[in-house]
Amino acid sequence: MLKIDNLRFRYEQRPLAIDIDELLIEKGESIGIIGPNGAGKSTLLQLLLGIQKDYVGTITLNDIRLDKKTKKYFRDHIGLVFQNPDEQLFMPTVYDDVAFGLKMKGIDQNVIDVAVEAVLASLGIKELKDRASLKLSGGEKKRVAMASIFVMDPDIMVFDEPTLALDPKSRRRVINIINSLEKTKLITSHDLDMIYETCSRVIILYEGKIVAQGKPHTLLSDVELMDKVELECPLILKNLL
Ligand SMILES: Nc1ncnc2c1ncn2[C@@H]1O[C@H](COP(=O)(O)OP(=O)(O)OP(=O)(O)O)[C@@H](O)[C@H]1O
Repeated sequence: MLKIDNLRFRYEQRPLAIDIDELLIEKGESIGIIGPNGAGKSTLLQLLLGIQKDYVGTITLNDIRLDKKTKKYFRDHIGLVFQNPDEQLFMPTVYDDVAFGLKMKGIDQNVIDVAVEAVLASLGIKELKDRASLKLSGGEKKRVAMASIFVMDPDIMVFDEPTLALDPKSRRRVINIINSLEKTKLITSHDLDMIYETCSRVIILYEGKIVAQGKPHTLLSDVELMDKVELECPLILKNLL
């Protein structure tokens, strides 16, 4: 579904931020992209969405190669839930934020109303519909930001640090939402317990390169590997080791 070949990217004169020979993501996979600070996770997501240009190599989605002309296709098919919901929510109310993308597509108002109601209900935030998005709690904002992307029904859902700064209950809710979503998913996070619970495959990025990939249990319980890439085994596995 999504394919990366010989992808190299650097910021100005800096060393390569992304240096990936090959990455294949199949439909329906849930991929955790992990690595220490500065490993290249955010840069990789930006490349997939056509936000960063001037790279070498190819990125293809459903056999369509990313370039200037196909950038819109990528943005239509890949939905990114930002790390910081304040960067995603900008309309006066929750309804307006969630309806925004569909309105831009010129969808009929009645259809939009039904879709917004349905997505808010599925995320358990129906009662927030008329509230001001930016006056919600962090956990509520996160779910509204998710709603604004889910309503567009993209093929691939990308979550950048979905559990960052959430209390245990909100974090659990987000994990359940991610797990109930039957989509191809890419998730970057330092919350490796969440990655363990939500992903079918984990990719470790280190200095821009994929240094390991495999089943979450195998990779995340490998103490030596985790130490080498400056990460720690998730608590849930540490307790089992
Ligand atoms: N706008 C920028 N200009 C120059 N260098 C940048 C820029 N953004 C990131 N970098 C550098 O690119 C490398 C990869 O950064 P990136 O933000 O992709 O890492 P990350 O894995 O997402 O890190 P974190 O876990 O801290 O969010 C780092 O060396 C970083 O310093």
